[in-house]
Amino acid sequence: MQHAVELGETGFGRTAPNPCVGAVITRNGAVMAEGYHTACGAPHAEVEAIAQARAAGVDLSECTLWVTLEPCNHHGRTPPCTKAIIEAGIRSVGIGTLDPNPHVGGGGTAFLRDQGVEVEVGILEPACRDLIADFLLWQQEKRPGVLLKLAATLDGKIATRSGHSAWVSGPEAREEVHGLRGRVDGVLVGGGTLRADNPRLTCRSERALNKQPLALVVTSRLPEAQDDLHLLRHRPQETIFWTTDDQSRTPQADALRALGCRIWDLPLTASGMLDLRAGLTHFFDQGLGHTILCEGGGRLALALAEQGLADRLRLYLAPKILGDATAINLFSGRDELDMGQALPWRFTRSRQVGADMCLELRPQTQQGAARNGAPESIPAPRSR
Ligand SMILES: NC(=O)C1=CN([C@@H]2O[C@H](COP(=O)(O)OP(=O)(O)OC[C@H]3O[C@@H](n4cnc5c(N)ncnc54)[C@H](OP(=O)(O)O)[C@@H]3O)[C@@H](O)[C@H]2O)C=CC1
Ligand SMILES: Nc1c(N[C@@H]2O[C@H](COP(=O)(O)O)[C@@H](O)[C@H]2O)[nH]c(=O)[nH]c1=O
Ligand SMILES: [Zn+2]
Repeated sequence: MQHAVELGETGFGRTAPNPCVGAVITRNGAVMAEGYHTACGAPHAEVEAIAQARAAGVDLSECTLWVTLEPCNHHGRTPPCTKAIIEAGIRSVGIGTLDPNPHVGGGGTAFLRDQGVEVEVGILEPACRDLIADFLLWQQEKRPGVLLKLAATLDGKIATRSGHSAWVSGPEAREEVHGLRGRVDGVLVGGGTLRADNPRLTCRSERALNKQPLALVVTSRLPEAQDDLHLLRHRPQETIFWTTDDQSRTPQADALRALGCRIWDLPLTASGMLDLRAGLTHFFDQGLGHTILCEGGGRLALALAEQGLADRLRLYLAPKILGDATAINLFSGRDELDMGQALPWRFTRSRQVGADMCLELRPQTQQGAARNGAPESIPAPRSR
C-alpha cells in the first residue's frame, strides 16, 4: 500500500477535481502491475493497474489489488471500477480509506463483498487519507490546497539579513520546484519576496506544460506600475495582487490594472492581517484552480500556517550554516511565546535531493480531513 500511496502522489496537480489515487496488484507479495489516476477523465488507478496486468498476461484471480481509495461504484466520467475488478476476476482487495463522499462511502466495498470478493479496509489509512486531503478541501472548504515550499540553511534561514537568497538549495532541488510550478494553478509570494527577489514565478522545467501558473502577491504596499519587476514587465495579465481595500482604491492600483494586473482587496482578520482564506476561496470561486504553491517568504509562511491554510510543507534543507541570528527565518512574525504555543506539524516523508534533504510535513491538526473549521461566512474579495 505504501507503494500505491507513492504512485498516487505522482498525480499531484493533474487530477482535479478528482483525488489522487494509486493502485498496485501483487501475487504472493510480488508486484505484478501498478497504476495511478493520471488526470481527470483518464482511467482510474485500479483500471490502469488491471490493464497493465492483463497486458503482461497475469492471472488476476491469484492476485490482490491494493488501492488507496475505495473503488467507485457508480458511472462518473468513467465506468465503475468495482465492475472492472469483478470482470477481471480479482478475489482479494485491500483498501486504504473509504470514499469520503457520504453518498458513495462504503458502496464500492459492499458491492465487492456481495460479489464474494474478500475486502479489507483501512490499510495505511492515515497516509491514504493524506492523499485525498486536498480533495476534501475542495469539497468541504471550497478552496485550493496550499503547498508551502521553502528552502533553508541548517540554521533555518531562507535568506541573509540583507535578503540575499540565490541560492539556498541546490540545482536538483530547484529543478524539482520548477516541476511543482508546472503542476499548480498559482504561485503565491509575500511582498517582501517580491521586493527582495523580483521573481518570475514561472515554470522553467523541461516538463513544463503550456500553461504557466498565475503569480499571486500578498502585499499592503503595492508596487508602482513603472517598477522594473519581471511580473509587471513580462506577465502582468497573469499577476494578481491580494491587498487591502485602501490600497485597491489608489491611483497606483489603477495604474497596475491598466497594465493588465488583477487587484483583489481582501478583508482583514481580527489581528489586522489580510485574510488569506478569503483570497484562496475567491481563487477557487473564480474557477482559477485547485492547487497553489506558496514560495515564501517567512512572514507569509507564518501567516498561512497561523490561519490554518498551509496544508503541506515541503522544506528543502541545504547543508549550509549562515550563523547570523538576524538573517531571515523560515517562519517569522510572532511575538515572544512559550513552547506550548508552537504550531505542531508532523513529518510525512524525507528524502535526499542532490545535496539537500527534502522534508515533507503536514500540520498536526490535519488528519487527511478538513480542519480548523472554515469561518461561517467570509466576505468575498472584490476585484476592482
Ligand atoms: N529560500 C527560500 O525558499 C525563499 C527565500 N525568500 C527570501 O525571503 C525574504 C523575504 O521574506 P520575508 O521578509 O519573510 O517576507 P515575505 O515574502 O513573507 O513578505 C512579507 C510581506 O508579505 C505581506 N504579507 C504576508 N502575509 C500577509 C498577511 N496575512 N496580511 C498582510 N500582508 C501580508 C506583507 O507585505 P507588505 O510588507 O508588502 O505589506 C509582509 O510584509 C527575501 O529575502 C527572499 O529572498 C523568499 C522566498 C523563498
Ligand atoms: N532562494 C530559493 C528559492 N526562492 C524562491 O524562488 C523565487 C525566485 O523565482 P524565479 O525568479 O522564478 O527564479 C524566489 O522569489 C523565492 O520565492 N527557491 C528555492 O527552491 N531555492 C532557493 O534557494
Ligand atoms: Zn473508479
